[in-house]
Amino acid sequence: MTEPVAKEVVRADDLSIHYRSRDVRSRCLAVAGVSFEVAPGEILGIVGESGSGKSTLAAAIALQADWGGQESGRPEICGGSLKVFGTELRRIGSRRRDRLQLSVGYLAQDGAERLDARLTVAENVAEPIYSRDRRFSSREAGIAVATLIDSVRLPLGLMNRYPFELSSGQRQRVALARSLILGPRLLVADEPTRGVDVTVRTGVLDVIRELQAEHEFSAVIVSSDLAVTSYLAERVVVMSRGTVVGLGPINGVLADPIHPYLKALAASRFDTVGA
Ligand SMILES: Nc1ncnc2c1ncn2[C@@H]1O[C@H](COP(=O)(O)OP(=O)(O)OP(=O)(O)O)[C@@H](O)[C@H]1O
Repeated sequence: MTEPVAKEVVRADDLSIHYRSRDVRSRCLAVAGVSFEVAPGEILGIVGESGSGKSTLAAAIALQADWGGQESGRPEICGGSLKVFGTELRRIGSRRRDRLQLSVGYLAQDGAERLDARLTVAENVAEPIYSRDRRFSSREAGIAVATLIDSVRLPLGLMNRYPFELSSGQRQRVALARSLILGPRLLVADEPTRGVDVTVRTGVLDVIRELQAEHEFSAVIVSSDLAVTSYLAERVVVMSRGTVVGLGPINGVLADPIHPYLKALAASRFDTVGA
């Protein structure tokens, strides 16, 4: 089946997401009726206080919702619509999701910790290639991995090391390289500077900015730190308690804040990355 052609890379309309639980009463509505879109080539920031639903939204955009059977603790789209490259993700079938997954890179909040401790850096980065095609040429995979390792400004000498031998900032960049190895058309990065030392935080963001400019992918960057999102994105979605309380260019959103969280953000906006 051919995928629909969409003007927007991501389109959420009155989207609600809850976490599955056998007990219907304890289902938690994490995202409640949000609407926004991401244009081709755009970097959109999602900013909000802790527990406001950012990671849930990011996971849903990165195709992590609506699968895994009736397993508890998984996000599920329970209202409205979420489309990625024109494909509706609500109740998406596994085949379509697998196909779409090839176009969407996901750097999870705990991406650095999710690296497989038994695999080398190079094997971790190459793993998405081999889980798609076990017989993929090892030479071509090696070139692709080395190119990305270099792009995320890691020395090639680290390729044969294991994750535990790296600093947290280096591990985060390995996780970033892994999320980009299939050449996604959309990158979803949840707290890309999490665990990264203040002195190299800007470096990690510069890497994302440069790779995005080079490959022209769209991106959704999630952070509780406005300095991080505004470093990369021109437009932001501001979330509070599962809802959108601000949407648009950062200056406009913070120009005349009424919502208490927007007021707090406006007061903190001149903080620099990692300060
Ligand atoms: N696996 C889960 N099962 C049930 N509820 C969850 C689960 N994960 C998150 N939640 C709840 O969903 C809501 C949104 O959480 P989410 O992690 O999306 O927020 P966040 O804005 O990313 O927070 P943080 O910045 O602290 O990561 C919270 O109320 C949280 O308790």
